[in-house]
Amino acid sequence: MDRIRIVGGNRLSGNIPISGAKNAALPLMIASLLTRETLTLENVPHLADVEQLIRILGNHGVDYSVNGRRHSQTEGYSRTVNFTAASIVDTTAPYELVSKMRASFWVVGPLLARMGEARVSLPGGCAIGTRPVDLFIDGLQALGADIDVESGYVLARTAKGLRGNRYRFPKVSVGATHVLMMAASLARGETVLENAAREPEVVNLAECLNAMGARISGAGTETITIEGVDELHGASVRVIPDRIETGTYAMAVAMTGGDVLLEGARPDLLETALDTIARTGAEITTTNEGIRVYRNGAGIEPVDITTEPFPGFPTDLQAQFMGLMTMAKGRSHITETIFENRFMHVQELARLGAHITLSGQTAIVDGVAKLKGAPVMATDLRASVSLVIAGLAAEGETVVNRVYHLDRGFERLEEKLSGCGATIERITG
Ligand SMILES: CC(=O)N[C@H]1[C@@H](OP(=O)(O)OP(=O)(O)OC[C@H]2O[C@@H](n3ccc(=O)[nH]c3=O)[C@H](O)[C@@H]2O)O[C@H](CO)[C@@H](O)[C@@H]1O
Ligand SMILES: C=C(OP(=O)(O)O)C(=O)O
Repeated sequence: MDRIRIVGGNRLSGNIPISGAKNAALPLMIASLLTRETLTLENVPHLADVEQLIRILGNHGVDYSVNGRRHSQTEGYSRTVNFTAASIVDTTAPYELVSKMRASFWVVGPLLARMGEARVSLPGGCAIGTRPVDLFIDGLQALGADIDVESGYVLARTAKGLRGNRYRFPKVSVGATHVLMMAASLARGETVLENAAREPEVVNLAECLNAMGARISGAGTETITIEGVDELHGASVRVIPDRIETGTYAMAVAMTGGDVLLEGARPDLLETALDTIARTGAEITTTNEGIRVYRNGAGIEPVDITTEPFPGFPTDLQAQFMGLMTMAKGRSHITETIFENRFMHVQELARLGAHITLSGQTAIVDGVAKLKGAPVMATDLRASVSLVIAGLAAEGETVVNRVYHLDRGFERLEEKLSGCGATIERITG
């Protein structure tokens, strides 16, 4: 199993190209199930989750081809990929494929809307909480689907097609918003989704669906209106830059000190996080090329955060921010409100010498003057990268085990960081 070895202590300086967003690419790829024509997606990151979803879509009959890459970048960076679901050959998404990744469950929406049936295994994904699917079930039932859960599978059927309806999410859910938007695009009549997720990935999916002929308005606000259409067609759409990758590298620079341009990053996608990083003492400026993060040798100020749905501080940056706070000049409080079990990084950060205590949903972090490298391991994607960030600032050698988590969501992590002066390498085998 691959590991990442880091020798900490170097400041970061240079350019880091920001990849297409994993969490936008995945629902856009799934949208290809809604039409028999080709959906072309630009800026698709080269990640394990993308490859896994390609396998899942392939099982339903989706063909794909890769026809380009961003110029001036080496092979393997974000690509343009064509997806064609000329015919759906199988409406079952089996446990073996879906259990590896939460987002694969989302095929339930387009399969049901296009084929009138879907049989999808209950999902897996990062081990950060119980992650139920009740909102998907309620929402699809509101559109007229019959749903049973049997032997670990959700069976969704609609004899006469989906019907538009008004549905209020009892809780904000990114995935359920994606699925209902996709399903309602092919429903009869108008659907109004209230208390919808406002995340940029929802906006990117709405743009994609509209380019395919859907009639969606209000994405990015809490009320989304979808006028159903009979058919969707092919389109070409660009995946937005990854705001979580952007925030992660910004926090790395805030921690090690240095001066890095995050190329292609869009500040409007993560204003709360950038403001928070600025409050820790880093300078953040927007340039034509992206976002520049600069920090001199001055200490890191402690800042309290609470995770919230967009536009609040994202849960997917909570672990990385905790990494940064481990070396702040004082105490900070980090409160996680989205997932009930997203503190798996706490005990691993402690191996590097961090002082963190947990009190319910809040972590109390007492900053230390220095961290010392150690072998560590994490159980989810963002927790793993928080250990990388801390390792970059720690004295001596840190080895991060279970790198497959990182490979799910960070394109060429070690190459991007070593290009800015970090001592970081992958040890294979
Ligand atoms: C692939 C992808 O895009 N994953 C992101 C997506 O996950 P995902 O879409 O799974 O997250 P949700 O927004 O659905 O989850 C928010 C909360 O709602 C709960 N919930 C969700 C659905 C449901 O049927 N019932 C229910 O109770 C969840 O357990 C969680 O407590 O949004 C999360 C919140 O920004 C991010 O951390 C994930 O990185
Ligand atoms: C939690 C994440 O992914 P998933 O929803 O696929 O588990 C993530 O991207 O941080």
